[in-house]
Amino acid sequence: MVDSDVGVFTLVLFCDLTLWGALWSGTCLVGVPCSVGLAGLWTFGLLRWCLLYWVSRATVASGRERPWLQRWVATHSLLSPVFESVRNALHRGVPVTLLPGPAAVALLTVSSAGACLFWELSFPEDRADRRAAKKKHEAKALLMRVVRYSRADAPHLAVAFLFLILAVAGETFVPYATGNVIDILSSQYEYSSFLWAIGVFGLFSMGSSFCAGVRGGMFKWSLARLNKRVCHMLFGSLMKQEIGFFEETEPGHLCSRLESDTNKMSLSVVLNMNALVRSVVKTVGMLALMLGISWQLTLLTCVEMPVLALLQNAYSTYSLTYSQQVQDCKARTTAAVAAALDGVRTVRSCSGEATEVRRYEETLREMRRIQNRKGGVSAVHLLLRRLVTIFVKVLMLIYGRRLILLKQLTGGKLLSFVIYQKNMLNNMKDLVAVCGAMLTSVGAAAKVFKYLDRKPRQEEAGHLEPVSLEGRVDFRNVTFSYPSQPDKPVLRGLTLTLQPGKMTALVGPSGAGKSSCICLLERFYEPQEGEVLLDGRPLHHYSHRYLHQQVVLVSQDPQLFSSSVRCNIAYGLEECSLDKVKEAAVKASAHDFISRLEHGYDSDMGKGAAQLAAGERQRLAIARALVREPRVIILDEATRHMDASTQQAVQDVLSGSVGQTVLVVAHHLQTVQKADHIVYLEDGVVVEQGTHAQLMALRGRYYRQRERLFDLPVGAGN
Ligand SMILES: Nc1ncnc2c1ncn2[C@@H]1O[C@H](COP(=O)(O)OP(=O)(O)OP(=O)(O)O)[C@@H](O)[C@H]1O
Repeated sequence: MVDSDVGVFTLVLFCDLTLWGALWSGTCLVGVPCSVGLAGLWTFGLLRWCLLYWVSRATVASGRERPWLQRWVATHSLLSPVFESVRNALHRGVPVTLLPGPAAVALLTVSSAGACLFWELSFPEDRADRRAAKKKHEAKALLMRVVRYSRADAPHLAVAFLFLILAVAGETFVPYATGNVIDILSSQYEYSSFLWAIGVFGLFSMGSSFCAGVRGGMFKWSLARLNKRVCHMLFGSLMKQEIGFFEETEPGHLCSRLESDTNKMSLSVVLNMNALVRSVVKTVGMLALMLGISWQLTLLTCVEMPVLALLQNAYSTYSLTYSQQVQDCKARTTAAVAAALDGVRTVRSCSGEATEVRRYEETLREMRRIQNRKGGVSAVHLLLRRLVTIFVKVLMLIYGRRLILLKQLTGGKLLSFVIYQKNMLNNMKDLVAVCGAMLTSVGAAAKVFKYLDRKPRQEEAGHLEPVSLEGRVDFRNVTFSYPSQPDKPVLRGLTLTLQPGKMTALVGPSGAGKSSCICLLERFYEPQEGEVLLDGRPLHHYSHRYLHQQVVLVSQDPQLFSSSVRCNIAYGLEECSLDKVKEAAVKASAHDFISRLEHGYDSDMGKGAAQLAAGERQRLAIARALVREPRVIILDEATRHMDASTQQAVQDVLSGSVGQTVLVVAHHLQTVQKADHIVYLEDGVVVEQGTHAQLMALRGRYYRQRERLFDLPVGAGN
């Protein structure tokens, strides 16, 4: 029993050569005619296949499947019948020999081994490696999924593929037509045959160019459509994710998925399929024409391919690794740049410019290092490829000259063959490159699908949309920790109630958990224990749109988007008249400054509304909240940047709103004093609660901490 791959291969080959040797010497000695016809040759080939198959199964150690061996046995046994059948189809009446001579046997053996080697290297077998098998299976599934997404473009793709095949067929025939023209010129010149040959040449050249143009256009069109669909789906899926997801994932990383990976994924179907079909059609067509010109030269070409495939395979492995490294490095660079540009104010105020430039330079340096290494490997690969190609070309020309002397070939046909041979090699290279590119783009597709399939780690919103809402909020025994720090609870068994129509103020030292309460009420996160109820129903029972129309948050640094003032106020509402927008702006004391802007409510805010003062941005955010006519308003330091009189006016509007529940987090004693109820939090638990007067009378934590809480001189606020 043999166990190594080389041992098994040698054993089976040895058996085959022994069989051939015995039969060949037998026929030579006895003189039995070996011209048997195609049927005889095929029968012999099939019998040989069965015998070698049995040998390969019987002599090797059991328990190890070797699919490559079975593929080689089949190729090796049937190569001769296939070759003779093709030769017979091209040149009728050629005698079919049962047992080829030693030179032909050597050539056939090398060709079958070379072809199998090429196959195994291009499409490697998962040698009983379960993980690799699983990966391959997943890659196939991913590719099929990308293909499924292209279904909507099927008519465009069908037209594109039709023109592709026509273009390739025309292109393949051009060297043959060139050879014909040269033969006419070098033999007895006849004007009519020359004109005919030139006409055929021109027709195929122009026809294939036209078809190639149509094909290119259709593929680009399909690519753009698919890309748009995928980007749209991915962005939609990202927008549904819970807030914790955006804290865990860098924005630069997500932008890279949206920009570059979606594009690569679309390319995997459109351009790679294009290249694949093109290479396959071209290879088959050229092989048929090359065999028609000279089967000996074709076999010689077959020897070159596995060597080049071997080189290409080694190169692809390195290249893939370096490409991945470059991609990761690019993502890091983008993230670094985005962070620096987003936080440019912080960078400036901390004079961190030099640090940012240094950080950026480091990532650029790393990128250059990887690209240098990639360039080195590419140069060595190119050199080796060229050497092999030159060596085989010299052999081919020497042998071609011999065939011309034997009158088996013309000069024009040799030229056609040389052109085909070069194209064939390029084709093979393309084929291997396409397989590599497909795997890369499948990698990109995997990243895109990871986010596309991600289910938000949050209870799905319900459909509850009651016509009227009282506005009562209950935190019932809530325990909560942030996803990034699951072992550090920031709220611990917290219970509190926001009475409908009343203003409640949350106070407490920094880090007490005030903003965390707001996050839970906005459903940015889910509590691990307990629940938050709105009118006695858990928040997730309400529909997403309804909840965020009824419970609105105005934060200290509100986010404004680069669109008009009107759109910013009506943001998220499907229909909202200008009158309603203005009414809300008036209530928020924003109307005056908006009217002074050049285009009033149609003025564009630009990125982050940088031209507005912080207080003006807050007033716009308050208008955005008021236009929704919510039942619960959350003000998280929402009036901090306003001057005292505006602050007063806005707070009067907010606290005077009929029936609205208001939750305030503020560091202004005046604001807190006005609240109907004050809740004092410390370390995520309610320590004291009551009105300002009650808490002052209690002389507890609220009383003792008020200087720290409200930045007051000692004795003030009594
Ligand atoms: N996104 C987050 N991920 C992890 N931990 C967080 C996050 N946000 C806040 N924390 C932590 O949770 C705790 C409570 O923070 P929270 O912002 O709720 O306090 P706060 O009372 O609002 O403080 P401040 O008055 O300073 O805003 C703090 O220890 C804080 O570090």
